[in-house]
Amino acid sequence: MEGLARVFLVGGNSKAVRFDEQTTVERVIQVVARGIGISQVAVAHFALRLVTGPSPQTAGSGDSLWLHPLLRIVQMPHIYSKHLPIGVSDEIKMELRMRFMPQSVYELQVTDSNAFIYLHEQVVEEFFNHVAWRFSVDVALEVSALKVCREFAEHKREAELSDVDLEACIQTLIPNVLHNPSIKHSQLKKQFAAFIKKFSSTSQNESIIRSLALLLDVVKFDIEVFKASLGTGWSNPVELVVGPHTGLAYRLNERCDTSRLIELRTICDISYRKMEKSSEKTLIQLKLSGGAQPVMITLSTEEMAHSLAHLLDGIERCQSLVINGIPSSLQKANSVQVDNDIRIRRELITLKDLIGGGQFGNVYKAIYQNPETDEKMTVAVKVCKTDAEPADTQLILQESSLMRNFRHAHIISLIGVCVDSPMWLVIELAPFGELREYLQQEKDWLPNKTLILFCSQICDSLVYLHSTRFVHRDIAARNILVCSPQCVKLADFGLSRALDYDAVYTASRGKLPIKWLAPESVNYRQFSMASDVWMYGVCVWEIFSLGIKPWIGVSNADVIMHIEQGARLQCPDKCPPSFYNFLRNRIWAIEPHKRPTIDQIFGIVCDVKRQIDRNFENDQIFVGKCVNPAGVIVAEMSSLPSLTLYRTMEEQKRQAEENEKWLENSEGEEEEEDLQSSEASSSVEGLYDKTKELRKSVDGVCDAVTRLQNSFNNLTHNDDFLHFVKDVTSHLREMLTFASNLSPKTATQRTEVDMTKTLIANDMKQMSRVMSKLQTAKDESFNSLRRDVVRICGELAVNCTTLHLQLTANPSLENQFSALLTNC
Ligand SMILES: Nc1ncnc2c1ncn2[C@@H]1O[C@H](COP(=O)(O)OP(=O)(O)OP(=O)(O)O)[C@@H](O)[C@H]1O
Repeated sequence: MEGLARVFLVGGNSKAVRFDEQTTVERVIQVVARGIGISQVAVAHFALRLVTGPSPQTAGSGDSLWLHPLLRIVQMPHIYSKHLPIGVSDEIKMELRMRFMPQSVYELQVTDSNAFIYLHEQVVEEFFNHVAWRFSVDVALEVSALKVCREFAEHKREAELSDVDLEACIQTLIPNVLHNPSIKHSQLKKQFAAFIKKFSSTSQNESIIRSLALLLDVVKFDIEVFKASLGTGWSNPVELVVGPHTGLAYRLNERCDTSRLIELRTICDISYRKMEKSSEKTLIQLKLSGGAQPVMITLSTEEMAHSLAHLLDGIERCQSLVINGIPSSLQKANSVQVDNDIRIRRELITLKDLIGGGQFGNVYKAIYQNPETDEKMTVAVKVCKTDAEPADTQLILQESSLMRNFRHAHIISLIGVCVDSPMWLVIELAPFGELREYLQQEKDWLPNKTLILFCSQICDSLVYLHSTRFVHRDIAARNILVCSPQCVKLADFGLSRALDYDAVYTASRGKLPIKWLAPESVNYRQFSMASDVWMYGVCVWEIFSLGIKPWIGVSNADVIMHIEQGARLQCPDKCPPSFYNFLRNRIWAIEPHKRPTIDQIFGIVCDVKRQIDRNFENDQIFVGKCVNPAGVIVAEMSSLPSLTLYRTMEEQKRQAEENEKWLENSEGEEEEEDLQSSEASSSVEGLYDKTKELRKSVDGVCDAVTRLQNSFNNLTHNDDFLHFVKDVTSHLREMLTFASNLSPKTATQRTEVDMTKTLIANDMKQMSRVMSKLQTAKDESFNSLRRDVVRICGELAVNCTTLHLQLTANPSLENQFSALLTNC
């Protein structure tokens, strides 16, 4: 049997796809997505949903009928008969949507611009169809203006942008705004015109990024929310929140904080079944790796359960695509989707000498003959091992697609890729090899002028990288290559990630170069531009130490302890003392937000370089103040003062020992750890007392919050209000001390505990911000700020209760949730 399926794209266009008995949903997605220029790797983010009416609709996730990738199209009329109008089997209608969101939209922009643009159009469409009129008029106007300017630039119309009929634009894009009686029409038009003027020369990419950033806040397109109940039955109703960053999380309602339930990568099986014949309620069971108890969730309908399972499975598959390897379809086809402009024919390359071997294969010197100019050039070729794991192939591919986008005098450039197995990465040759070896070999003659030149070149490359929102995550002399005695270049992008400016990337697995890492990267596996800055400092230290490795003779386990106690690498003999002090006091500041930005550092390094070039003696060299305004790097999550509250010396030691283990263990190891550790064998009574103390202190926080909530109204005298708030914070302080006495038993628990601690730290930070605003608040904002304080205290109580559950005994998950919910 053959038939025709119609797939609607964002923007209303559609594609017809012929199907036979065997055609699956997955196949249709592939055909349509590839047809609109989406690469095979990005296809994994897409899904199809059934159109149940005469025209495509963009309903909320709960109501959508998402189609299982292995479902055959011919089965659909039968399975979905009750949703489809009669006679619809002649032509099945579906919509192609990006459902499984990427970790970072900026990374998507770099790796697949078509998929990135598709996502943007989808989000904008959703916004205009369903959300725009409910939200701030400013956002609606700004997004509309960006859209108008983009379309205007795209079509290169003859007319002037100023001639655009503003009224008509507003009518078409946000008609509901016009019916809002509280908004003055003339004011609206004026504001819209101002936005049009502002964005008239904004580039397409910038415009898309700006509009996505605005919409992320409003549409929250990176998460989906499901009404559900934890456990079997409907006794613990919550909102489940699912997304690539949140994992599977829950909250009591939209105003409450979200707590992570599980990380998606720990799910090894998803199944669901209707609970009773007479009811629509459906129970979903998630089996977890490491023998952890399965998680049970009840949903109100089978479709909802299917939708949740589809989402969890899809996001997990996308993430394992990056972490674990390429999908099976890709493994079979021995050519990987790579843009044609970087493909190189293998016969144009002649391999010569072996330069060295890396994790993924050998690197050779080679000759590449440019087919257009016939010119021959010496290059380096990274040959991917033939028996390489798909994960390795994927990492190399990832590295190549990142390198392709970087064009900088001090970043090794990618020339091309031979994609058939074994994959070859053709890169610019650095004839003098790795910087660390070079420094060691040439140490007898290398002057300070050259050392500071290298420091400035690396800094320059990082300024560029950070300006494109990338963090390198592995800055070290071993990853810098020497192209000439006067030129070094940054290489090895295997660990790089695209980040939003303020974002912190949390690495989930893999070996880490502990001695180069910032404390937050070691302790919490957080990477940001600020952690790159710390690593740059270590790399500068390596340069002035002429290739000596940092912390030689100190175990990985002790390094972090020394750093947290205030120790730092010693001043190398060749380093100007003032410059070393800058490293020590600023670049190696424990708190990420206190470190200077890479641009600020660049200013300082250039200044020091000028002085060295003018033959100033080391002790005459002066390091000025950072000139740029501080901080694009605000690593909110790693506000260490509050986090260090939890980290007693013993715990630091334990953590450090585990860091040692990370380095020794291979990737992808199972999370479950030996419960027979020294901690587990500590006195049961002692543990019981600690648990009791914690329980009491959490109750103390909850009671204090209840007193605050009960006593508060707009007329509460401020002295009374402050008294109740102080009561909450002092109980909180006590609770934190008790919490630091207890350590999680398994890696999974530790992740959850860390998350909750971070949430508490954030709550505390928010609270102190609001309290300080309150001191100078005027009448109108005074009570709204006080209400914010009460709200934050409520969230703190929920998070403290969660922390208590995570840190104490390990009853079944269900009991934990019911206890949690009763407590709240
Ligand atoms: N473009 C290049 N020019 C000259 N030598 C290079 C070049 N790229 C890599 N090398 C050298 O080849 C060797 C292997 O490099 P490769 O990048 O594969 O591995 P690595 O840096 O040791 O570690 P990893 O496998 O983790 O990336 C290293 O000695 C490196 O210095």
